[in-house]
Amino acid sequence: MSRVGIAGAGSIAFGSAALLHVNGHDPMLWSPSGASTRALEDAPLTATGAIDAQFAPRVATSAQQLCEDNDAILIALPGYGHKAVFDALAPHIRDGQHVIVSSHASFGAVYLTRLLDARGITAPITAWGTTAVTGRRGEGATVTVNTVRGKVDLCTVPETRADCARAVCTGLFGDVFVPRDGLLAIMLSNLNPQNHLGIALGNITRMERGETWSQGQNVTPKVGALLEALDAERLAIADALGLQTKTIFEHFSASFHVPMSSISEMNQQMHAQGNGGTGPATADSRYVTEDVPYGLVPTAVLGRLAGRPATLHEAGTQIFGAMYGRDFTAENDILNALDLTGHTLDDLRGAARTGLLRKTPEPAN
Ligand SMILES: NC(=O)C1=CN([C@@H]2O[C@H](COP(=O)(O)OP(=O)(O)OC[C@H]3O[C@@H](n4cnc5c(N)ncnc54)[C@H](OP(=O)(O)O)[C@@H]3O)[C@@H](O)[C@H]2O)C=CC1
Ligand SMILES: CC(C)(CO)C(=O)C(=O)O
Repeated sequence: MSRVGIAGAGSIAFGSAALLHVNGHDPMLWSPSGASTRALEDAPLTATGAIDAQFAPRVATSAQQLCEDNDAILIALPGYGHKAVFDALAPHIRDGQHVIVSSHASFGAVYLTRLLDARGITAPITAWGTTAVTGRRGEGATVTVNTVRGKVDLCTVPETRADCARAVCTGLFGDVFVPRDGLLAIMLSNLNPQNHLGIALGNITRMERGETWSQGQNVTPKVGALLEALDAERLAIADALGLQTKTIFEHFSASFHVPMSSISEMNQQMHAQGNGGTGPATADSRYVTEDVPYGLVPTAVLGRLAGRPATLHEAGTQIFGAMYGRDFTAENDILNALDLTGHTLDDLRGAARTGLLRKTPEPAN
């Protein structure tokens, strides 16, 4: 049995805690504000859906306790909270302690490596392209788990620790992990930003009016066609960088257990079998506030560096910027802290393997 400290106490944190529990491990949850674990004072965590479980997870009152009382740490909260949580955890992470980011956003693992390096320690940081489960927290201490994914892409920095980190992830979460070639491949294997761009754009009035709506059913043929076109941009960038990643068809098939077809048809099938999920009931949704700055913007950065500008991704960023009256290109606090100005694609390729962002020496003449 391993002790796993989970940073976050929302849908994925609760769902991941349930998966760890049924796999025989001992999760501990940490809510950065304390608000999201309050319900656990009165009731056990109850998971229903793809996982049925009721148990009382341990609860941490600080980042320090989360690191000290656990063997491994899982980061399970939206990308806009990653920097603050890395800042809080970094002083307490032990040399060699495994940190898993579910799901990895932007250049988060590079930022955390920098913090640990400044302390003179190395900890394997494993970035997942997505989450092990999907779901939604409900009333009180409940969570509905919509699916336990059949495949999750991962990589580890430094890459010398990749085999060991994959064994740790498999022991905790199951034999679902597909190793990918460094952090750039993982960034390009998170399909939420492109998918949520199409889904949110096609359903923004439903979100704004606070409606309850089926996400799968509303991936209509035209929304599905947009998702497929966005996917083609992402794959073109991966191809130009010489990286392997899954297609959107493989993603929906492995995550939601539906046969491959058009993206609209696959989503209709998910809706019919009950795991198509519900779309956001507010415009203030991470589908936009996380996925645009922490997903579309870094993909656009990679697209430009790779000579394959992601024009639909960039258009989506601008359209949402106009709708929300925000400059989403300026909101990514990880990109802002790392400051990629003056860095080359080779610098990023190096960071994608070591975690350390350094200037690549010019070749001698
Ligand atoms: N839910 C799903 O099915 C899926 C989710 N994902 C991804 O998984 C990640 C987690 O998603 P999910 O669990 O649904 O999200 P939630 O919104 O449910 O996460 C809530 C948690 O995030 C914490 N949090 C929010 N903002 C901040 C912040 N600024 N600083 C620190 N902590 C913060 C909250 O803190 P507090 O406890 O203090 O309130 C809370 O613990 C996201 O990146 C999401 O895109 C990916 C695929 C599917
Ligand atoms: C609903 C789902 C699984 C697909 O869009 C998702 O990715 C999310 O909630 O972030």
